[in-house]
Formats: sequence, C-alpha cells, structure tokens
Amino acid sequence: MKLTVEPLTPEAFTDFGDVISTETARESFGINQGTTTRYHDISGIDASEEGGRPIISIFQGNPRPLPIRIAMMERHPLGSQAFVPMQGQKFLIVVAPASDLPKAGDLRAFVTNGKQGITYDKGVWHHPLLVLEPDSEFLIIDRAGPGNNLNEVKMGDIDGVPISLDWPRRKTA
Ligand SMILES: NC(=O)N[C@@H](O)C(=O)O
Ligand code: NI
Repeated sequence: MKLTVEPLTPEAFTDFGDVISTETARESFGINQGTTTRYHDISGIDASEEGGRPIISIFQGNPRPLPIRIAMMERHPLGSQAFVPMQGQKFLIVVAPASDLPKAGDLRAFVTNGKQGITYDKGVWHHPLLVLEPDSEFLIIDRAGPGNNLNEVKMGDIDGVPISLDWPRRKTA
C-alpha cells in the first residue's frame, strides 16, 4: 500500500493539529517600534495533564532509507507536540486521527513547504520525525513530567503489502 503525499495545508491538517506559519496566525501586528511583526497565537501547548510542563528541545534528524516504510505509529496521550524546522527545510508527516488504534485506511501523509511547522494535538497518531536531508534540526515543544506520554503500535502490512510513502513522488504522466 503506497500512501500519497499531499502538500500540507491548514485545512487538510485540521483533524490532527495546527500548521505553524505566518499564514496561520490568529492575528498579526507591528511591535518593537515597527521593526518587528508579531504573528500571534498560532498554536497552543497542551502539557499540563498529570502535572506535566512544557519544554523546548531540539531534534537533529537524518533521512530514513527509501522507500519510507510506515511500520509503526505513535501518540502522546498526555500532551501536544510541535515541530518547527530551524533551517527552513521541508519534511514529511504521517498522521491518523486520535483514536484507540490507528487504522491503515485513516493514514494521511503530507509534505511541508519549508516555511511550515506543525503541532500534533494530544493523542493524535503520528510517525516519528521524517526528515529529507542530513542533520536536519527542529525545535520541539512538548511535555515533560510524570506518567507515560508515549504509546507505540506496529502498523501491519495490508494484504501482505507493506505500507510505504509514495516518496519521492512519482512524476504524473
Ligand atoms: N520519541 C520522540 O521524542 N520523538 C517522537 O515523539 C516524534 O514524534 O518524533
Ligand atoms: Ni512524537
């Protein structure tokens, strides 16, 4: 089963969380004597459940072998998780709606445009970070604290066919 990779848009990502970009701010206004524009309140941080706290980390990721197989998915039941690229790089996203278990038929795959980050809402199934170039750095905003904030599940083959991403996208004839 090959998953089609769609361009990431706020509308397409509604069921999974927020797209973080200057285009998705609830409002924007000038600050700092007009030298800066604040793109305000783009996304939230959900980290307080069970005494958690929001933290900022950096992930430095490297590409996985092609074809990219989707052999597992994970979720964070106690908090959201945001990824913001630090070098203007594109990256891949694979998600499924928050539910007991991710269904293969509910998987959606996206590619960002280099000016977008994302927030996964609490409990949204996602594949761990999928980068497109070596030493790819991302600012991560998620939850630290008590309790288990990571559930992982294996994604089986569909009729014996592994689930993989249609990436690099095949040129349409
Ligand atoms: N495990 C971990 O910190 N990373 C994942 O949560 C991920 O989504 O990449
Ligand atoms: Ni995660």
